[in-house]
Amino acid sequence: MSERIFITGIGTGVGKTITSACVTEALQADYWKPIQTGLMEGTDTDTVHALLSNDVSVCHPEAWKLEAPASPHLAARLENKTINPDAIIARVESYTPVNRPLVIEGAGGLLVPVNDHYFTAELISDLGAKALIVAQNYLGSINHALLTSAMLKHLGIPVLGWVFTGDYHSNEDDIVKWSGYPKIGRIPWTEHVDKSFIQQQAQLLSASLHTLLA
Ligand SMILES: Nc1ncnc2c1ncn2[C@@H]1O[C@H](COP(=O)(O)OP(=O)(O)OP(=O)(O)O)[C@@H](O)[C@H]1O
Ligand SMILES: C[C@H](N)[C@H](N)CCCCCC(=O)O
Ligand SMILES: [Mg+2]
Repeated sequence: MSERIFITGIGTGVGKTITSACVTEALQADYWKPIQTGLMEGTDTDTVHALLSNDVSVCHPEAWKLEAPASPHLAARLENKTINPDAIIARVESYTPVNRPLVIEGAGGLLVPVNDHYFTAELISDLGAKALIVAQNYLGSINHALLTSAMLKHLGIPVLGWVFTGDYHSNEDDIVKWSGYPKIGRIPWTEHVDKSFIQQQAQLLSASLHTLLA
């Protein structure tokens, strides 16, 4: 089976979508955001699609598109709906290419609820994916990162490693040391997030991604 890479993060707004675009471009993978919450500012799928340069990657349609920029369980409740993870799991087989990876982006961080008794971490396992953790560099990121890695270990979820976002900070080295997970790379802050930036960062991440997936 082709690899499924679930892009999770130490929180929301940490750079998962930009990282998803870089990883998708680097691997000529397909991309899927099963649950999109918040539609006012566009969707992550549209963002990734606009940032890709290769003509192989397919961006698959979301299973859920919810209006409120909130946790999936709450955004669904506000529309009198309940997200059924089975409907998401049922699609993953057909969305996974035969000989290329599928990049799956989560909503927010690892313990974001999908409904009132099912969390994003469970979805990673049920989708048969390995986790790639996005950690933005900020004061406080050590705690958020190590809580995330501790929970992934506790649940026995396989982890590819860390992608850090933002300017270099020694937190990266401490997080790698204390988590035991490898650093895949770092995506620096840029004035212009455009196709050429994604292509450049994809090239920089490519070697370690291919090594870890070999
Ligand atoms: N390397 C970067 N340089 C400049 N801006 C960035 C970079 N990475 C992310 N951003 C910006 O920061 C914001 C949050 O990034 P992003 O959308 O990737 O977060 P996210 O973790 O995917 O959030 P969500 O949980 O909503 O999916 C976006 O406006 C994005 O354009
Ligand atoms: C709306 C936002 N951009 C994300 N799509 C969803 C973030 C959910 C965070 C839930 C939480 O951890 O409190
Ligand atoms: Mg995103």
